[in-house]
Amino acid sequence: MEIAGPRVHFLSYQSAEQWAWAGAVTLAAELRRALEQRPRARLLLSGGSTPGPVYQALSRAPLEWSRIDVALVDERWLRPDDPDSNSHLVHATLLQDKAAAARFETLTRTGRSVEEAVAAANLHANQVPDAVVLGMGGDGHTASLFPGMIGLEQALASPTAYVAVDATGCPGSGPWPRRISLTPAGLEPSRMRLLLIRGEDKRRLLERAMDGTDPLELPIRLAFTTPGARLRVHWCP
Ligand SMILES: O=C(O)[C@H](O)[C@@H](O)[C@H](O)[C@H](O)COP(=O)(O)O
Repeated sequence: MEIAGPRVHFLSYQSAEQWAWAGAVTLAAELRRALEQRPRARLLLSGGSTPGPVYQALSRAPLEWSRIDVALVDERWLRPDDPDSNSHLVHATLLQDKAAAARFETLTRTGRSVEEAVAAANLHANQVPDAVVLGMGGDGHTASLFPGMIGLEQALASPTAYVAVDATGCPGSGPWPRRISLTPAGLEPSRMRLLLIRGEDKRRLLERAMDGTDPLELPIRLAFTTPGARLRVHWCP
């Protein structure tokens, strides 16, 4: 099924295998296009439990990975090798096989303060992303922008690409309330946006989100209300 709207292109896949393959093919095509036009390509990735199979499939794509910079949409304030960090997920799934040659930027580094980490992320963000992969939590969060979070309004309005957030009190942040997150300002310039979701609940939640526009209520809305590329959604049961 395909639901096309001016801001969202929703593509539904029958199986998890097709969904993972389609996500990888879409990202590989975008990266290949970027490498044809520029010396380096840039890919921003989300964490969570959903995107791993897409990253695994993408790791086998025959691309000139040594010219690709891989960085994160958001990170939990953990050591980069912590098994619960998004950095760990990207290492374990994408940075294998052919993609092991990519250059990876962690958001956190041992001995670095949050302020230093955010400043470094904002410096790297001067390089425009070719593709941003987003996820959506069951509470409607995306990146590390959680509904009801203190400072959400400021994060949504931030002129910088990355901010530090404290989502204490937001159940969706799990045991990791302190995080660094991409902002709408960081998403806006990306040449492509891909939202990877699975399951009926998330499909219904996205439909509800698409009925409104206020990202303070459902931050996922920033994925299609922020000016720039149209949001492409890949869904499977
Ligand atoms: O660090 C994180 O928590 C993620 O980057 C986050 O934004 C993720 O994309 C959603 O929480 C969806 O996560 P699930 O795929 O686990 O539902």
